[in-house]
Amino acid sequence: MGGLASKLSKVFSPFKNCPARIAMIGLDGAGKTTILYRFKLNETISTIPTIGFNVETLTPTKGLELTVWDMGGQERMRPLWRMYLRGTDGVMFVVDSGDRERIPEAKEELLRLLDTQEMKNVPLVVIANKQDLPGAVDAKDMTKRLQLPQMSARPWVIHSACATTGEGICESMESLAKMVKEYKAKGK
Ligand SMILES: Nc1nc2c(ncn2[C@@H]2O[C@H](COP(=O)(O)OP(=O)(O)OP(=O)(O)O)[C@@H](O)[C@H]2O)c(=O)[nH]1
Ligand SMILES: [Mg+2]
Repeated sequence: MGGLASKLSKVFSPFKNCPARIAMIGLDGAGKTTILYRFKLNETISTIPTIGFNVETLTPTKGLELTVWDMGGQERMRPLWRMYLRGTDGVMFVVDSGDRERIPEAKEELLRLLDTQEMKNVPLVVIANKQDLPGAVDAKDMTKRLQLPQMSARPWVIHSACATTGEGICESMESLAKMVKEYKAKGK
């Protein structure tokens, strides 16, 4: 935990007393809850499909309150995503890189979700998770498949990751922190 905490502490130090709200979204089974608790505990927990949401407040440094909303990705829960997006300072979109067949579905959900005036400039971090799986789509290919270059004004970045080993998770958080900082500095 020490390494992750100290890295995040550096990234978040400009955020003293500045809370940030993060929505973690993606299809069921993409690895959102695994990622959330990898952030929080720096270990791989055993998960069950999320019904509703998990919410965790992370305090990687004194004075910072980072509230992460991890929403259930099953189809029947997706209409709820939008309800929890109000006031969001950043979106983490998690995609299962090993499940090529469902990438178009993930793309549709992502585009639908972000296609509102309120979400227009909200920063986006895409996590191309499960890079350990054979035949996993890499970040470059995933960028094309999700049509990320068409995001126009929105700041976005993609990271490849493996939540079960923790690879790429800290980097994803660092990117998110930087982008959220810029977003808030602009007054949203
Ligand atoms: N191989 C592999 N499995 C992973 C990885 N990340 C998560 N998983 C597994 O994928 C399954 C689903 O993970 P969850 O974190 O529950 O997925 P979720 O996105 O929260 O799913 P919902 O709550 O249904 O939306 C679990 O069995 C995890 O252990 C990864 O990087 N590699
Ligand atoms: Mg979950």
